[in-house]
Amino acid sequence: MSPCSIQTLQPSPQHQQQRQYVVGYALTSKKVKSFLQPKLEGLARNNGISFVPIDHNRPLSDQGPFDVVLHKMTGREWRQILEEYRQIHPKVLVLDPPDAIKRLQNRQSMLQCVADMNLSEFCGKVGVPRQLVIQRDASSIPDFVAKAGLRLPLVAKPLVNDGSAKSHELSIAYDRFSLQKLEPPLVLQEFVNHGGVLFKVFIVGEAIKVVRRFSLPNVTKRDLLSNAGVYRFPRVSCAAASADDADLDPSVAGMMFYHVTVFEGTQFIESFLLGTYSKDYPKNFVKDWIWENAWV
Ligand SMILES: Nc1ncnc2c1ncn2[C@@H]1O[C@H](COP(=O)(O)OP(=O)(O)OP(=O)(O)O)[C@@H](O)[C@H]1O
Ligand SMILES: O=P(O)(O)O[C@H]1[C@H](O)[C@@H](O)[C@H](OP(=O)(O)O)[C@@H](OP(=O)(O)O)[C@H]1O
Repeated sequence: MSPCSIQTLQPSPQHQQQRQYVVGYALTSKKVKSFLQPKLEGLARNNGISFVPIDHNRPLSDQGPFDVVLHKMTGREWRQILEEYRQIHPKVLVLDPPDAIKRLQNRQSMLQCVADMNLSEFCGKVGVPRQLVIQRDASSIPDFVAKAGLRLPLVAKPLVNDGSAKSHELSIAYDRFSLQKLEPPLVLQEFVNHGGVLFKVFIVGEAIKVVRRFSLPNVTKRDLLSNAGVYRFPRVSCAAASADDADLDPSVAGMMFYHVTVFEGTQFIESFLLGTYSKDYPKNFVKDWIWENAWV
């Protein structure tokens, strides 16, 4: 070993004092691949945070000690293990405790809080698409849809949102007959034209990041006349569909400003101005646009 490398092994005084945190994680292999990337682990290590896999073959309380438990698992048995663990270890921060995220694992209940906010008066721009839950029996879907008066085309999403690849799949049914080809349990929503772009908002504590993604394009009257059947989309608006650098129609690029200001206030705007804003707009214009249009 060279003197140089010996030197680098000496922890700095600052390093010696750094509090160490252990994060026990229970993640699917899909999530480990996408989330626990070497860059994140390196960054965490430099900040005194280490990630340790939870062994499902051993009692959770025998493992650790953990400062944080990070999980993205579902199922009754796992829920029970976690709840018991929380009772015995109240000081351990369990991220996403099962009871708290229950409503997000069902696409019907997840939107209920938006509906409850009753924001339809905000120029009618904040709302939930008209939707219907189908629990079983695909052959009855056309009748249910007719009774509910839902307008085609319809977007079909799996009712359960458990983080599996399957739960992110989405279908569009253009005609009444093809509705029978869908697989319940699912949520059927009226298609809402939104300019083919989606804004994803990531919030961790004080940190906010907004990204733009290409989404499903608007459905025109012509599409309705010429399209039939069910179209399946495994992953709409995934990271590969980034529209951050795209020159978007200003009316679409500006849409976000209204929504974010209604919900999050100035902090959000600042983040938006610093981060993802339309290249077509000078910053001051964007700021003025927000002040003039958002709090009317
Ligand atoms: N009713 C709808 N009308 C038109 N487009 C829709 C509708 N619902 C969803 N989309 C589009 O489909 C995509 C995925 O919708 P989904 O409801 O699965 O979102 P999500 O669960 O928040 O996505 P993610 O799986 O990335 O977390 C988005 O791009 C969205 O714009
Ligand atoms: O690629 P972005 O835009 O970040 O979309 C994410 C979704 O918003 C998350 O819901 C996915 O996580 P889950 O599959 O655990 O729900 C997440 O799944 P992943 O962590 O397996 O990639 C992503 O698909």
